[in-house]
Amino acid sequence: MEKKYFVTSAEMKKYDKTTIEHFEVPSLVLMERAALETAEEIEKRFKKGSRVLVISGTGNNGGDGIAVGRILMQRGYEVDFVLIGEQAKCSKETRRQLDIIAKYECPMKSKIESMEYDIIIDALFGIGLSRNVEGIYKNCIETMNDICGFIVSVDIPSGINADTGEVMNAAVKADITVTFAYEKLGHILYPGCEYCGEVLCKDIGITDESFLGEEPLVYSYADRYKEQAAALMPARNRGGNKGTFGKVLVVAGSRNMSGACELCARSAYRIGAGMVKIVTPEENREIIQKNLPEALLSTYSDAEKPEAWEVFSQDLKESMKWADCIVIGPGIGKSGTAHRLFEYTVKESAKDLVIDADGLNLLAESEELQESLRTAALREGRQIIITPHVAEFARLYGCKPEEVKKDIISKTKKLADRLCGTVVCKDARTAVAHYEERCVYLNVTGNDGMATAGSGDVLAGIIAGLLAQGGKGREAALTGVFLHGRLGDLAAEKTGRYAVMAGDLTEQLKYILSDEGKRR
Ligand SMILES: NC(=O)C1=CN([C@@H]2O[C@H](COP(=O)(O)OP(=O)(O)OC[C@H]3O[C@@H](n4cnc5c(N)ncnc54)[C@H](O)[C@@H]3O)[C@@H](O)[C@H]2O)[C@@H](O)CC1
Ligand SMILES: [K+]
Repeated sequence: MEKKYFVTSAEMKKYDKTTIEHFEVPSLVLMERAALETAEEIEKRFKKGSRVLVISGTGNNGGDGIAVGRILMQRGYEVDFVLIGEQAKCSKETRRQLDIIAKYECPMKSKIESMEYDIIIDALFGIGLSRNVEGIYKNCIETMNDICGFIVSVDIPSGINADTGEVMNAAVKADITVTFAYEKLGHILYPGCEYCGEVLCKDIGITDESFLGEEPLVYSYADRYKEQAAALMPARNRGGNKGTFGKVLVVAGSRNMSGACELCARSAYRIGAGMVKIVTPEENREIIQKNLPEALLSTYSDAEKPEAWEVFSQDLKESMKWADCIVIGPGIGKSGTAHRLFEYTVKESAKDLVIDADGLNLLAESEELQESLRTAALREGRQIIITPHVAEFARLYGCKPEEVKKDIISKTKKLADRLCGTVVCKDARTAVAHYEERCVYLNVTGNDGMATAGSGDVLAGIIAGLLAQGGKGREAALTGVFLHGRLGDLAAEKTGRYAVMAGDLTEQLKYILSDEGKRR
């Protein structure tokens, strides 16, 4: 599967440096290429004679901007240059750009004098932004947003944190962003991605060779796989039977709460699992049999009473033996019975386990069960996949939800390492980390229509269905997350984002895989 990288500002600086120092490509050559690419995007959209305002800061982003303005001026555009900050503080490259435009007798102004431009080139801050934007810089950003011209941000909209996508007190709202070599995390994470407009990533001669063997931390799948969801699926054996396509045990639901187990089980079936058995309270039997007659059922009642638990736990043990993998948590609640079920599933089985929803809250409360999972993963190779949303993640990690959002990549990786499993941290951009892999996957499919009850139950079912078909924990999680987002996108294309409901995601599974996976 082809990877697409999203880099941090430190990584990008390292690749710049390697290209300049190790491969000896002069810094000004990179800057000129960046400027040419940007100027050409403007030429595609605006004719000669258009009025251009270049707003530069003192760092190299400003140097890029000045070079863009100079190229456009040489090609017949009317260009005004403004430098925000002291000339004396300019970087070496930016000073060179100032010297060059001085030779062309282009005046450099220190403030914006007109509010009428066709194009504004935002080159105030790039990936070097290191603190909140205040004073003249904040005013400048607000003025750029007020001028009713087409805003082209160079590298990243000024004011967006390139690592986290945060708005650092104020940020430019661009129409397009022309970035270089690799997209930055700030282009992808929210809210940064909403400030970029269309992101155009250009080759300026900084390539994968600049990694010198150590690839970037964060990756996704390349866009061209968007329409090829089936390529991600486990091979399907034409001579197979329901046994060979895997058995999923869904331990879910609580009294009169059958929806979660139904969504989860149906999704496991629709992704291709051969058999799905639901373990749920007796009260849910009738409705599940009516809505999902394909599911096998094992029900319990009065499980809080020792005798009833004794009988039922034997049954559960048999079901766990039968299954290839188990998913526990959707709609299970936090009752005494839920505790017991969870503990039993963790301790009495070595089958691969997907933990979701209340299962995660139960896990967060027990250091002992976390230790059991770690031991099972390390000693018996048990694959553990947990699928927390940000609030559940924060509970497990021991921090505030805002802290997770600010640092989703490294926190997801740290939790995966701590639990010796695969962690899927669900947010507008879901991150997936595995304890044995250095790199973290960041998902870009999906939309806000999926922020609806039951959507997580569908994901848990899909991942379990993939595991049951022989997927490894990490691949099952990545594939599940990618497909789940695609299902949301397909559902939203049909109904609009407002109307999407969890059941629509499962429904789309009928179509997304219709072009058949690989054959075994
Ligand atoms: N080799 C090169 O010359 C290349 C340069 N590139 C450009 O260089 C940029 C990075 O350049 P720099 O590292 O110089 O960084 P920037 O140009 O992004 O800005 C850094 C400057 O802004 C100051 N600063 C940071 N936050 C501030 C704040 N909140 N308020 C006021 N001042 C603040 C810093 O002290 C520093 O002087 C990239 O974004 C890209 O546009 C790329 O074109 C690639 C090649
Ligand atoms: K910028």
